[in-house]
Amino acid sequence: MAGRKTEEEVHSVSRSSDPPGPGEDSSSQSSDAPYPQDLRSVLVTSVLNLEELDVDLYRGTHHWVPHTQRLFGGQIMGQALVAAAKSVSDNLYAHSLHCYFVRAGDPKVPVLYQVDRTRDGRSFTVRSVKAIQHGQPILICQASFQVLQTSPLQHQFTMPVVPQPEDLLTAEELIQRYLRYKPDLTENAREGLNKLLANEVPIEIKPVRPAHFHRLAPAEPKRLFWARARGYIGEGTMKLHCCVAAYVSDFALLGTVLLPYSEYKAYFTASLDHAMWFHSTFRSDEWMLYECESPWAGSSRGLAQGRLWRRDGVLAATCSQEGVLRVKPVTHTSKL
Ligand SMILES: CCCCCC/C=C\CCCCCCCC(=O)SCCNC(=O)CCNC(=O)[C@H](O)C(C)(C)COP(=O)(O)OP(=O)(O)OC[C@H]1O[C@@H](n2cnc3c(N)ncnc32)[C@H](O)[C@@H]1OP(=O)(O)O
Repeated sequence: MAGRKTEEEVHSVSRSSDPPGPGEDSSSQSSDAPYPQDLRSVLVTSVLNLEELDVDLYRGTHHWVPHTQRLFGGQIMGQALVAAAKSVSDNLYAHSLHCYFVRAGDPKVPVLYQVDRTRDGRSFTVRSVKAIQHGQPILICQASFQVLQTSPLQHQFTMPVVPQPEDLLTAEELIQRYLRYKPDLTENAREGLNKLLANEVPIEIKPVRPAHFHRLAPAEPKRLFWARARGYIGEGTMKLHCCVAAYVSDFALLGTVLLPYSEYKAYFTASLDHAMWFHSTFRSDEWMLYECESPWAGSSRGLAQGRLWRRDGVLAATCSQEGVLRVKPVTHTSKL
């Protein structure tokens, strides 16, 4: 444990690209943002832009759906946090959420989000959100918000030293290379990878160690990615960046469990629950290092934990997720 930070460093870093605080004007803070403002992320224009149907009742639609044809857990969590955040005042910051994915989400219909105002306190405010499809919950989520408070108790781990994102290839580039240099891939595998490339995943990923990305050999269940939203998020408050981070955090976490088992392939994986704690301000459209590790697997389940680091070494968020993973041995089919 190391890296003592001042309260000021952890909560309000004075870079011009920082998201504005609640109620602040955001129009002047994007001069050195990585994306021009007119390239707004689909996460802001569509996915996290919920339609208000009634008091504390919202409707969310889908953008990217994984090959499993069940709704992406990160999307449901991000939308649930948007719904919760709409019912709390501007001076409150999201500090944690706890979710259970109780049913598979159906990509053919929208999702309704029903917010229960569980408690409003002096420091902390709690909301419960139910995501509903076909009259039944698919996700139950508790989100907690806090007013900004200072404390002499402050510490964080130290961010791992890794190559910078500018020196690494994107997941798409790695997949393209893999397709080029692996002519013996089965048609099925080739088709699956091409589908992944064709889908417009609204986040960008740069694996720090590409060998881990491809799972070619057994490895320790630890991996690192640079990740950010694709497109400009800048406008809006810190709450919006937390919703985007919730979306991003579900993308690559559970796969970490599979790293020691390259001789098995998963035929069913799904996140069962996901918890997240937000520690400091950050911009979800700037590169953040996602440090993922899995301390345990057993009983067809695996536990994965993640830390999202701001590029300047500030710990932005911590996640924990358990998922169900059903696997079968990889069969090497000869093309002869
Ligand atoms: C270009 C960039 C590329 C980058 C590279 C990355 C690549 C891809 C990234 C994709 C990442 C996306 C994935 C991220 C994770 C997710 O989003 S997962 C989605 C969110 N989570 C969920 O949807 C889970 C929702 N919850 C559930 O579905 C249920 O709670 C549950 C299925 C987990 C509960 O299971 P259970 O109680 O067993 O329910 P049942 O309805 O009874 O059974 C469901 C099916 O499982 C089969 N089954 C049950 N038990 C067993 C068993 N012991 N063995 C084998 N099979 C079992 C059961 O038969 C059902 O099967 P069918 O549906 O009938 O086929």
